Amino acid sequence: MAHTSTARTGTGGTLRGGSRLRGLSKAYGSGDAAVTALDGVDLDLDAGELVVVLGPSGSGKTTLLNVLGGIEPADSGSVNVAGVDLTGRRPRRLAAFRRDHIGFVFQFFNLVPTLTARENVEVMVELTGRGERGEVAGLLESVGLGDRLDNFPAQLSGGQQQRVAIARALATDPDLLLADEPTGALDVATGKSVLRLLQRTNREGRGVLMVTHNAAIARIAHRVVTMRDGRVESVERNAVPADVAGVDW
Ligand SMILES: Nc1ncnc2c1ncn2[C@@H]1O[C@H](COP(=O)(O)OP(=O)(O)OP(=O)(O)O)[C@@H](O)[C@H]1O
Repeated sequence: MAHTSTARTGTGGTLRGGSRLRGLSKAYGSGDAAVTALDGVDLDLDAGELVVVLGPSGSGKTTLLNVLGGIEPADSGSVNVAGVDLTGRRPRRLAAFRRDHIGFVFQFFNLVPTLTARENVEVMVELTGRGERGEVAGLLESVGLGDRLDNFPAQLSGGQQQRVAIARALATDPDLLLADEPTGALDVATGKSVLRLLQRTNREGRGVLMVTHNAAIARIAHRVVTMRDGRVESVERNAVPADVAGVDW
């Protein structure tokens, strides 16, 4: 199901990534050892929306992101992401969904240390069959790394590594970019350069959902979701999402 947006402005392309979660629950372990990670989550993401998810440690933020991204299935509830019904999908079919619709950015970049910046992005194109090898250099240029194509991750700063990771996530042209603490390992200035890239990709029409502990970042979101004990505690809308330049922490 595609969801249209009523609130996005200034976008440069088709609005993408609209999603709907209903009654989502998930526990890890079983019996006495069971831990409830999600407990009846209802959430809509508008197409083209930038959503920030806040909440204390253990409140279910990463689990929510993992279910949205098809990394793991929910135990119950319905999951429709970027127009695809994932309800009840088995892991192999979740993999196909991830490949076709989702980009991931993680706190610690998760680059392959033995591959150069260019190769880290190319490998995604090769593994997924999406995107074009010939466009990889241009993509790295667009994140400010045109002169670092042949550097290995260890030869790059944290911010540069995260920009490689963003280029890698965008190489498959995902509908929805899911970012788990993307600035968590970076200093403020570097973190802001990463946020600028995420805001830019959102302004191109792509859905972006970012999990963070940093409440200051919430100002750039269209909507801010706060989780507690596996539930959505509140959803607030920013009337005018801030430009990254105006955010500090
Ligand atoms: N693979 C797992 N096995 C067992 N329990 C898990 C697993 N992953 C998460 N949990 C538990 O599920 C609950 C929610 O975890 P989750 O990682 O989603 O929270 P979070 O809000 O992202 O936390 P943090 O901010 O610390 O990253 C926690 O109680 C956590 O311990």
